[in-house]
Amino acid sequence: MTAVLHATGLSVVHRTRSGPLHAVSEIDLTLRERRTLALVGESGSGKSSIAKALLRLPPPSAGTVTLDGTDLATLTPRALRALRPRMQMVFQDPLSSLNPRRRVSDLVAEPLDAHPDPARDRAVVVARQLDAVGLPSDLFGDRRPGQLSGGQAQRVAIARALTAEPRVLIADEAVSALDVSAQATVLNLLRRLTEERGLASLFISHDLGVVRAVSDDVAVLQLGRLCEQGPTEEVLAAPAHPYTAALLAAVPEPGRPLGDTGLLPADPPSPLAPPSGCRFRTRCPLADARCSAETPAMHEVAPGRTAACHRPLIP
Ligand SMILES: Nc1ncnc2c1ncn2[C@@H]1O[C@H](COP(=O)(O)OP(=O)(O)OP(=O)(O)O)[C@@H](O)[C@H]1O
Repeated sequence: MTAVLHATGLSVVHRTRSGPLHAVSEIDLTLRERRTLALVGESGSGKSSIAKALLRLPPPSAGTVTLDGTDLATLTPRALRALRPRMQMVFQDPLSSLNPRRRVSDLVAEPLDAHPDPARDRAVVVARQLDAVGLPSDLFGDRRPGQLSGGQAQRVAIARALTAEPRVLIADEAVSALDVSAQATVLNLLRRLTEERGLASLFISHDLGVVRAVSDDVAVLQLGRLCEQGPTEEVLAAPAHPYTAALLAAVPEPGRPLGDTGLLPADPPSPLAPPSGCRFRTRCPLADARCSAETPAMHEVAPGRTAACHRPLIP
């Protein structure tokens, strides 16, 4: 599987009135062709900060990001602008990113209008992308965003991203605002397009249910640090990190009151003053003295699986 986007040592520090806020610390990630990596974590764990840093919007505070082997930090502003269409992002609220006055066909053509290519016929390109997301252009091309459901609007945003012929697709909470049936449609679509168009996809979510449905691999983020990575099915079947286990236990089940798991009892600590050692230790039922003294490093806990924990649940 070809590595398309590779991030090493990625860190993001936000300047705040209360001092530097370490939103993301020393993250390593690889996105591969035809694969979806899910990035999962609670609100405030740094998921969106990572997505923006990968796109250099703004650049990370430290670390390297390469796209097809090119270090993005070495590019001139012009070369970076030319490469940007290769990395597309789809957001939670499609209506906020679609101009309400434009027709669907014009919205989908936007990347081509920005970077005209005489070899690509506008109408053909638009029809192809709209077909790919299940919104035939003869039925939907003349509509405005206000005449679409939330799921249809998100599919238009995806069609527009496809027009740019991306290598990388980043979906940031892209189904969180949709109802369950629209969620299923968009998740199936993202899976299929990742395969058919050879995309390297990053799917950002706080919801392990949708992560299970869409991703091949999962990276679990806790207070700005990765704590576990591996194939989604294996990680969700038998998590190695107590934080992943707590997240899984917090997934609502029929008959169990929301939040009544007892496993994530407190809010996460402030990223302005993270705990010493393991950042999960103040909420971890297994924490011992070593967890406050030493920051656990990512290490292999099973073939193809890594975790940053002194007391992993996998022996
Ligand atoms: N521009 C900014 N300036 C200051 N702090 C920021 C900024 N953007 C994010 N943060 C802080 O960085 C941390 C990580 O935020 P981020 O939005 O990346 O997390 P997230 O996991 O995407 O959360 P959510 O799911 O709520 O969007 C949070 O503590 C947040 O308050």
